[in-house]
Amino acid sequence: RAIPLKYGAQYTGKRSDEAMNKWRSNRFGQFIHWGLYAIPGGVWNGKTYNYAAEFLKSSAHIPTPVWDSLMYQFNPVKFDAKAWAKMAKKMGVKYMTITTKHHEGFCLWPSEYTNFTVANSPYKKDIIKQLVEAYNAEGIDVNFYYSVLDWHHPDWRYDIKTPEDSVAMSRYLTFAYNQLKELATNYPTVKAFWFDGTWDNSVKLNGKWTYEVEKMLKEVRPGVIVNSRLRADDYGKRHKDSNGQLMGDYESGYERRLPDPVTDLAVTKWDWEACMTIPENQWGYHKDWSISHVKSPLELLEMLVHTTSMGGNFLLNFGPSGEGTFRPQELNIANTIGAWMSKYGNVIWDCDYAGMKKEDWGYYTKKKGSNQLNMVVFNVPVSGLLRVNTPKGMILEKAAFLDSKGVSLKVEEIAANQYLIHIPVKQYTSPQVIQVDYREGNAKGSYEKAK
Ligand SMILES: C[C@@H]1N[C@@H](c2cn(-c3ccccc3)nn2)[C@H](O)[C@@H]1O
Repeated sequence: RAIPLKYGAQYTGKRSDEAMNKWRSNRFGQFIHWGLYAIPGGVWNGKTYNYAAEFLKSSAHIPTPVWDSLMYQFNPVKFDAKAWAKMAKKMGVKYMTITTKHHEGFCLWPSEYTNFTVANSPYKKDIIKQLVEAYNAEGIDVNFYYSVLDWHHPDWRYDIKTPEDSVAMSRYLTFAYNQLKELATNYPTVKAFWFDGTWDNSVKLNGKWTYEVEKMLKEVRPGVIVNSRLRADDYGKRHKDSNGQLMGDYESGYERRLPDPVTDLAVTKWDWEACMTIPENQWGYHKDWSISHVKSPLELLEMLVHTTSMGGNFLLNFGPSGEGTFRPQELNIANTIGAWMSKYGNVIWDCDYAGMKKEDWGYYTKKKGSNQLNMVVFNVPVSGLLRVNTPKGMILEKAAFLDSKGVSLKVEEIAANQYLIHIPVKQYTSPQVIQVDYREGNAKGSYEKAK
């Protein structure tokens, strides 16, 4: 029996309206974390702090007034929104999510509700406006990240322990509501809101406010998409309500990790997105990337394919410096993934979970509404034989490398719904894409007849 809820999930199942279909078909996005934290870049008073650079204020125990004075140093003289958008276009992303305000509370747009914004920095100009225009001009959708947690605002509370806490926090939530309405109103092409910083008790106790924010955003900007991180229900349950129903329009719990392709197949039933850092754990710019593993282009490309194969979106993070530049590793990743996407992007964009059993050689993706099955091969077996187990009634007809001018590969049916695809055993330096044509139907495969 369902628990009656006022602030639980507002609908069940995947949205199928045009805005959500576009969000889903985008598949690959660029996350950008930019703020005052990019200026110190994880280093304070000559000491390097290894934790996430956007957390330096807490890692180095910096008093709020000291941190906030970084605003007077914010002047990214090398910032070029058009250049960023061109790099993103070449990388093959179809959307970009920008931190309008991270936990530090500094706003990249000239909000009328606070002075802690770019307008009062030496840079002065509206960064959000420039990014929205430049990325939209490249045909890339723009989404807004917004942190409810706010280290700057005097009324923010982590918990509600006294009546004073309650009064202050409701003042803060009114401020945040107004900022969100301002963003949704003043940047009309925004497609989605990415909420973060909503895990504290002070927010969990305000499920009604989270419901009202979602409602307001969808009234101001019909079709806009809201992630599951915003919502808390009547009992403070987050992401999924007290009846286990997903709140918001897609699940956004995968941060620096991906669902397992065998044990976490449930995610294929709803929309979801994973966000990923290039270093182990740096969202904002850190001066020293030698302190952790830095993921290679091919590592990240595999994560993109893995995500698409399970019906999710992959949001890859970039952390520009205080001057507004990306580092060589970030540029290399954009170019390398972009080169692959220019040849094979059609096995990512507008593709989804194929409903096939995960195999060792790599991942399947399937173009929405087609009989075209894509195999993206990362692990070539020494046998050169790629095992394919098909659902009942799916009969493979043809297989060919996508870039080989249609040279067919041998498809061997070895048992009912079991095939081997033969590929040359040689050194491959990037994932190989095989396109498989199949037919549905009750027609028995040749093996079945022989029995
Ligand atoms: C999307 C990412 N979410 C922010 C974050 C992560 N965390 C966090 C804090 C403690 C444990 C695990 C995660 N707190 N804030 C990161 O700063 C980045 O914005």
